[in-house]
Amino acid sequence: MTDFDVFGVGNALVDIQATVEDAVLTELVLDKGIMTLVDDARQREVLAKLDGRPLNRCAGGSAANTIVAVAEFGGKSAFVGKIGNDDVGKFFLKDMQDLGISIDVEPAGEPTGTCAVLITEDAQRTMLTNLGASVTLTEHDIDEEMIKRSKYIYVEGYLFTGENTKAAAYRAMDLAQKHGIKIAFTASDPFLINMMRDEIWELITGPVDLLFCNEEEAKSLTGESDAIACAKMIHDHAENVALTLGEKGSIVMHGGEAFPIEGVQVKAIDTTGAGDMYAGALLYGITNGMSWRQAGHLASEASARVVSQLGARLERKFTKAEIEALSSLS
Ligand SMILES: Nc1ncnc2c1ncn2[C@@H]1O[C@H](COP(=O)(O)OP(=O)(O)O)[C@@H](O)[C@H]1O
Ligand SMILES: O=C(O)C[C@@H](O)[C@H](O)C(=O)COP(=O)(O)O
Repeated sequence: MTDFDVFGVGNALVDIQATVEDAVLTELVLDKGIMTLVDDARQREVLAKLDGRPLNRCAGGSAANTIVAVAEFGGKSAFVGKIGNDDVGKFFLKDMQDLGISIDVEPAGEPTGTCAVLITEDAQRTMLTNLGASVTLTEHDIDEEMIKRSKYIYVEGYLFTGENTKAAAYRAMDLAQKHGIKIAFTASDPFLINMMRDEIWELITGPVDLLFCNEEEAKSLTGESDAIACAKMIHDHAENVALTLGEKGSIVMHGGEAFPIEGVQVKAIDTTGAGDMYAGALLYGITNGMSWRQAGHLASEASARVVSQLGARLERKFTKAEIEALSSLS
């Protein structure tokens, strides 16, 4: 018997969102569409430039978004990540606890990490993350019992940007392997592939059972230019692959088969959290009796819905009837 469908390990962050023109990114010399790590001073400088614009605060963090998605579909999930002993941390914690997510963290002395998310008219999100307290996550925070009680663990690649957090990620994977628990891993961002291509390949050929990556990450990983070729090459080494292709949809690879999943047409407002939502819905599906193809369709519907609104967390949740309809697709 397991208690959790998915146990997530990641950076605990709160997003501060603003809508900006392209000129603001140019003026601030920001790389569009990716996540850049910044210190407190740089994040403050960027936020100061947004003076007068409405800023929206919402709980974020990549793996945390995924774990929230699992819970919102009705799955059972748990999370570990470090917050600070402040209002921002309490806000993050409450958001998860209200959804019944098991989270038991000792707050750190540092302020809770924040991510400034600048959304442009083309629905792209440019993220500046100040990791704050989340860097204090260590291998000692990983609870073996929680992992033992899960069907899957989900580890975000962003953890590999720090020594402590990377050790926590490895500890979680080691424990999952020890207890025969499946391991899902997200490549997180193209910059990580450039930073640690060989290490990611070691994970894919080693402990990882399910890899999530987007098109740019897959191309960078494999050196292939065609998405299907990328997916096949990764699947030669990983049991399962979910390769997302933005508005074009995704490819799910399982058991030697490729399941192309169509994208759902929506008016894109903000792509923040699209990949996170996709992963949450797919993980919910496969841990709750859906086939890989059905879970892929649920993931496509869910991520399109999150793209059609502001923020990484769904404003309009999926009803039981909607989930059942997608579960019965053949
Ligand atoms: N413009 C869009 N319209 C509809 N669905 C989208 C759109 N952008 C992304 N999605 C959905 O979100 C998933 C993840 O998006 P993608 O951009 O590939 O990942 P990431 O956000 O990790 O870069 C896609 O596979 C797709 O299902
Ligand atoms: O983890 C981060 O640095 C940013 C998160 O706070 C943000 O909510 C996020 O992960 C967005 O996800 P994505 O757009 O699916 O990459």
